[in-house]
Amino acid sequence: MKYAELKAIGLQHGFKRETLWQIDYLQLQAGECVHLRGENGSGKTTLLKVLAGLQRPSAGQVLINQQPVRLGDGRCCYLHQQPYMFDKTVRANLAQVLASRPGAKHEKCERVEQALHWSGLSHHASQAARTLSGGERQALAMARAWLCQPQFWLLDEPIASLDEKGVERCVQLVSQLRQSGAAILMTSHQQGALTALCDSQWQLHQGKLTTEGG
Ligand SMILES: Nc1ncnc2c1ncn2[C@@H]1O[C@H](COP(=O)(O)OP(=O)(O)OP(=O)(O)O)[C@@H](O)[C@H]1O
Repeated sequence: MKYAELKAIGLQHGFKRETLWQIDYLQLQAGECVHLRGENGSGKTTLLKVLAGLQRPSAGQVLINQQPVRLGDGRCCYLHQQPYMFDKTVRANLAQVLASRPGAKHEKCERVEQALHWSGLSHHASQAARTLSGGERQALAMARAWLCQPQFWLLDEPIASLDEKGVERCVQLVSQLRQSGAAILMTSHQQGALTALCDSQWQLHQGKLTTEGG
């Protein structure tokens, strides 16, 4: 993956005139894997959504490769803890991602099969997505994002409700992303195999972000 950089400058956000956090500067680069920590309500989810362009900050800006992040920005994906599934098969959930994109039908079908393989979901391809286990749903959400080839992956509590097998699957997928050179920023209240993949830690505390490692 080629060099990519996400930067936030003078970022501030809050609700009802109260400041949730104020971050003078942050930077996430291709190949980095960062664990964002902070107590409940410290503003981690809000920060990930702002970085992904899903929420506008009260002040400041987020830039990806020097260009402002936009709503629906394909360069950066935000993955929710409980991903939404379309009421279709796993394969159709993947195909939906590519439906409105340019490209020949056979190429799109091939990409979908690659995404099934990448995520380890090939043998669930014809299963209704809403019947998947929590870990399999998380894998499907990652496979859908993978089809868009984002450079930045913002994972919000990806293993919060997963059992051991689900955690293992998630660790494997995040390792694959790391190897591909993607940048990953994840929140997790659990320390373990997933957070061990991270090379630095950021902490949100009382409205300020501190960084260490890397
Ligand atoms: N749309 C909103 N309107 C008002 N307050 C909000 C809104 N979204 C979030 N908040 C508040 O902002 C604070 C930070 O929420 P956020 O979900 O970002 O925290 P978090 O660090 O991710 O928490 P957790 O670890 O519990 O998931 C919380 O007090 C929350 O109630």
